Amino acid sequence: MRLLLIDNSNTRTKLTLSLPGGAFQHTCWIPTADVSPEALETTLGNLSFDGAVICSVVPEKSRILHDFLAPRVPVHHLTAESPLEIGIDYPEPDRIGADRLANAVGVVARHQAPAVVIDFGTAVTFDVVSAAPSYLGGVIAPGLGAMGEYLGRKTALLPLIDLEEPAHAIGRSTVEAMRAGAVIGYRGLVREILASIRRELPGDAIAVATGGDAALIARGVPEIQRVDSELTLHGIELVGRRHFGALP
Ligand SMILES: Nc1ncnc2c1ncn2[C@@H]1O[C@H](COP(=O)(O)OP(=O)(O)O)[C@@H](O)[C@H]1O
Ligand SMILES: CC(C)(COP(=O)(O)O)[C@@H](O)C(=O)NCCC(=O)O
Ligand SMILES: [K+]
Repeated sequence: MRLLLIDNSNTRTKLTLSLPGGAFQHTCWIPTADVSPEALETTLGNLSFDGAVICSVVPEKSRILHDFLAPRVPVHHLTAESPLEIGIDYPEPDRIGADRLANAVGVVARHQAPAVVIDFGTAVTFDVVSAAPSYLGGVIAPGLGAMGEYLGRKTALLPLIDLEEPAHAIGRSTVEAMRAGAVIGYRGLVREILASIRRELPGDAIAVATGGDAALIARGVPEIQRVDSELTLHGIELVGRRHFGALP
């Protein structure tokens, strides 16, 4: 079965075609703000697939995706009721972002439990999976993009900058000082949150990073063991294959 997998998150909507053996083909993304029937026709018009899995944290765009796909193929929406095959030890499972559930499923299958997934997207989310394995909860903080954008928007003299590795901690220009604040500061945020989670979580949790800013931040944080850029899509794939009874 050829499955279309969609990670509809707040900045970028990632799409890929999962082939019967599990390989990904035509992996691409469109800005979430641009998701429309026309954009989907352009992106998906020439692809053939037998089913689709939508993992969305943007309800308005989820409806557009559903209305485009449902007349064509069976569609599964990833929710807490999906065949996650991990427990959910959390007061209101329906409130957990679908992308966070996908990350939890992905980390158990591709890495190990207990685990902490750190997803560096629009928000940075920490998702904690116990040894059981069960989804326990986590942390939500502003993403790195917000750190960069905020000062550019709220001050008269600071520019909007591209976030890159700062050459020095002691910035010798406005841009370098802002990069040091964002990138070095962000690594500090991640370390402190991770250490606090590890103190509360029994066992030796692996930390796996994913999301748009994962590589930039994780390379300065030795407490993160792995970067797995396509972790969310792999979690979506597993849930979709179980739902459609089409495990490779
Ligand atoms: N080509 C790109 N376009 C947009 N954001 C990018 C790109 N490359 C890296 N990024 C970074 O990735 C972040 C978005 O990550 P992503 O995981 O796509 O977010 P989300 O899952 O919330 O949509 C942005 O804040 C930005 O800093
Ligand atoms: C926390 C999020 C905004 C992260 O979204 P992202 O940065 O991946 O676009 C999203 O998972 C969400 O809207 N969650 C619902 C609330 C929750 O998970 O508790
Ligand atoms: K995401």
